[in-house]
Amino acid sequence: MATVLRRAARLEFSGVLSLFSASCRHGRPYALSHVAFNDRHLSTSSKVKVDLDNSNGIAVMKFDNPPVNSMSLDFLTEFSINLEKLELDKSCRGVILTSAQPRIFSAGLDIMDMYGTSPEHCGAFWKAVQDMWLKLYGYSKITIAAINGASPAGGCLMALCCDYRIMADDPRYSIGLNETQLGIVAPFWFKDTLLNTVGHRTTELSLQMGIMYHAHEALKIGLVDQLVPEGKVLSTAVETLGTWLAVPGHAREISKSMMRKPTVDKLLANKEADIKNFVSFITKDSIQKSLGMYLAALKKKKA
Ligand SMILES: CCC/C=C/C(=O)SCCNC(=O)CCNC(=O)[C@H](O)C(C)(C)COP(=O)([O-])OP(=O)([O-])OC[C@H]1O[C@@H](n2cnc3c(N)ncnc32)[C@H](O)[C@@H]1OP(=O)([O-])[O-]
Repeated sequence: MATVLRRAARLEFSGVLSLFSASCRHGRPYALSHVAFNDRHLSTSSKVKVDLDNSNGIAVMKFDNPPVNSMSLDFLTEFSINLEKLELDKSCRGVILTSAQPRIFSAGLDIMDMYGTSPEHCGAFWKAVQDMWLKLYGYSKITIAAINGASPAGGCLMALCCDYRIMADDPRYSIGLNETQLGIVAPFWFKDTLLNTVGHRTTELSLQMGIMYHAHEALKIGLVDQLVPEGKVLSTAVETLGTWLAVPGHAREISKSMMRKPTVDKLLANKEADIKNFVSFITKDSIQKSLGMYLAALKKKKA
């Protein structure tokens, strides 16, 4: 028992440390927050709030990165550290992802981390995206996405990584991998995550056209599993997690791994090449121009 605990502590330390150093290397100091999960309380993390209820073992991770919960390098680093801590915490049995921001689950990857930044920064950023995906898609514990707002691109990816998706039944909210609309391409592991959820034909249409699906369409194609009124998204997620917890944990966990491991292994075997591909693609003048135009269109829409 003591050996297992020591090993867990070492793993936690090394995993967290590698994330920590990745963040610091590129000139954006990241202050590790103190997150203790002994009692029910909020973590002191700034961009991701964690609340673990020890009475039922359910942790709620709320994205809190205004204005749109974009996934910056700092956000991704903080998210992965917290997720890893919860995985090592025996009192945590399942995790719900949701947003603390009104109307937005997450606007996806932070475009500012990919626009006008150095190749080194793009590489560190992409590694953080990979690490988030590897941790979340391969997570041993139960994960539920409580999608309480818009969820484009990386936001959709995060939701897709969860075991179950509950979305607010609101025509204002949409979800999808819209990368082509920005002139960029979702990498093979984004594609695989969608493919494993909605099948080949829908993925083909979805990726080529960069379709954002309204909540009802998302339910119809199986991109989300359930729609509920916005006020009930979180409570339904807690209830649903309770049902999942009734299944013998080891059997569920092995079944999940059996379904997902080949997809995870594919990225693990190609991590470095995938970073190189991303950096050479995203730093191309033509791609930078597309991103610039997309950002300008976002601003124009606002004006
Ligand atoms: C190969 C790579 C794979 C890529 C994967 C991705 O995830 S790519 C990502 C694909 N993601 C998308 O295509 C989503 C694009 N975003 C949207 O569609 C909308 O912002 C919204 C529906 C999320 C919220 O609508 P709303 O009317 O509530 O809000 P608003 O529109 O007024 O924005 C407020 C401020 O936030 C800014 N900002 C927004 N998103 C991002 C971002 N991702 N990043 C950085 N900044 C972003 C926006 O410019 C504005 O800044 P300003 O002018 O204040 O300096």
